[in-house]
Amino acid sequence: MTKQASSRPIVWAIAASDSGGCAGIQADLRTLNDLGTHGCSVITALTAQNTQGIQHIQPTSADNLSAQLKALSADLPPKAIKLSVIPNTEALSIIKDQLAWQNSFCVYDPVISSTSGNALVNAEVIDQLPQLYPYIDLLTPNLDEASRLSGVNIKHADDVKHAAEKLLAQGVKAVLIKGGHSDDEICQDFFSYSSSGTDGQHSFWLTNHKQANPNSRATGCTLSSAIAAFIAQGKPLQDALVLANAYVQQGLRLALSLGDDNKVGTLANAGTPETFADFPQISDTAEAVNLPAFPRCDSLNLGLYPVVDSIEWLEKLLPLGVKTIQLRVKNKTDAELDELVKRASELGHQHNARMFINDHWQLAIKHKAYGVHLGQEDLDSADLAAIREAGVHLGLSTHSEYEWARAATFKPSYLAIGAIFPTDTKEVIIVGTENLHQWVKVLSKGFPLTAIGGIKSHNLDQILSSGVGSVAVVTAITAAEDYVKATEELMARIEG
Ligand SMILES: Cc1ncc(COP(=O)(O)OP(=O)(O)O)c(N)n1
Ligand SMILES: Cc1ncsc1CCOP(=O)(O)O
Ligand SMILES: [Mg+2]
Repeated sequence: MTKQASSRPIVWAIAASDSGGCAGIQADLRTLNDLGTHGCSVITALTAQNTQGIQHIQPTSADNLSAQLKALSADLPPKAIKLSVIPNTEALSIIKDQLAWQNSFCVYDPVISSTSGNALVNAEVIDQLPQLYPYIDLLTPNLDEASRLSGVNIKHADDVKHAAEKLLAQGVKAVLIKGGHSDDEICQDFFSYSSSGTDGQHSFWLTNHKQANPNSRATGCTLSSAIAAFIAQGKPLQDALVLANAYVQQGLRLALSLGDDNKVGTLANAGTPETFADFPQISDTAEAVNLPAFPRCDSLNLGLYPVVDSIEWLEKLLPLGVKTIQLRVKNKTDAELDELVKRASELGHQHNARMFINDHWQLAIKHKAYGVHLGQEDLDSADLAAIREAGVHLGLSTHSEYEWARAATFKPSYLAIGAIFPTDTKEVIIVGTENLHQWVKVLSKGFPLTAIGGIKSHNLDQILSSGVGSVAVVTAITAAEDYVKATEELMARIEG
């Protein structure tokens, strides 16, 4: 193994060769390499094809298929597997045995026929596919495949959900139905997973603006390979789905035709996505997209952002010139909270500061606070439309690609990213500086961003070098020996 290969997580693509170099194993290996993994290939069939269609298919012999899998098992074990064309029942049986033994994450793109309409899999295989499902972590059918495999005639969003339920009931752990519900403007994928019967199923829609680019060969291969690559890099499934979706959108946006005579081309492989417009909207229902925006903050750079738990702290910090601040109080009675939020809102207006209230959005509306700050779990319970209609600004906490894509769908006034570092202030998920730097690249043109969690004077430069326009702190100020000095120093460095 080369030095370069050993530093990259290994992903196997078990798929058919496309001699035209557009889709199949060729697209898989391009994607896996582009996303920093080492792609191994297990070729299930050789196709002779070009941009017009498939002229010949030769399934790999059972001996050779087994030998490829054996060779890789011996010294190139995978972190994840991408599976697609299974040409016959012999191949199905060999692959099933391998997956049962392998126990690596497996995404299966159940390709039945090529984009040009040629059958790649025989009918017997399709009937026997459910045998494979217990070993499949994610199934990624398009609409036709989902209909065929679930038996549901898909016409509406509800049919898509029904088809997903049927496929989950057959044993796959999760399903992503592509193009699940679409009109002229948008296209939507539907994701659903079964969490072993403990808390039922969880699902969401991923929505993108429809792109007219005809050079769209290999979208399915690229998506499933990209999901496998992000999983192999250690991303949780929901984040891998969001990143892979954006990777495909980016590839489609940048896709060129093949040569001068405008033959239909294949997606571009353009690296980890960094353009916000390529990312999907994430919503619980197919309809909850393209929402109106929350009020915009007057600047993309919200500066030093102290998060404090008393009126006394607000009164100490606002006169120092702090322009963004949060009242975060827990465990108070309703009467106490009402009084605290009222006073905080007044202080915010007096000092012309952006005064955010944590959690208590009803009181923030009642007392006309500048804004509210909510966590991810609040997105399920708070009346966001009421907050927006009251003209109250909204900040949302995020810890992952899935969370910020979901939060961004509500078009909030700012996004908070954290915890960047470990902190004693609360139990947190650690995001780290690498993610912060990457996410700021994607999000900073569209939203004011603030970084939070364990940020102190000594590690501030690691935060500021990301380009984030605001830093939120608790103990860097409240536990400082001299809070005035600490606040002034932080303000100067963040806003200077
Ligand atoms: C600026 C900022 N970012 C994140 C948080 C955390 O908010 P939340 O997720 O609602 O958790 P609690 O603060 O309620 O524990 C925040 N408060 N401020
Ligand atoms: C409220 C909150 N949310 C994420 S981290 C955090 C606490 C930040 O406190 P500190 O600045 O003391 O680490
Ligand atoms: Mg909260």
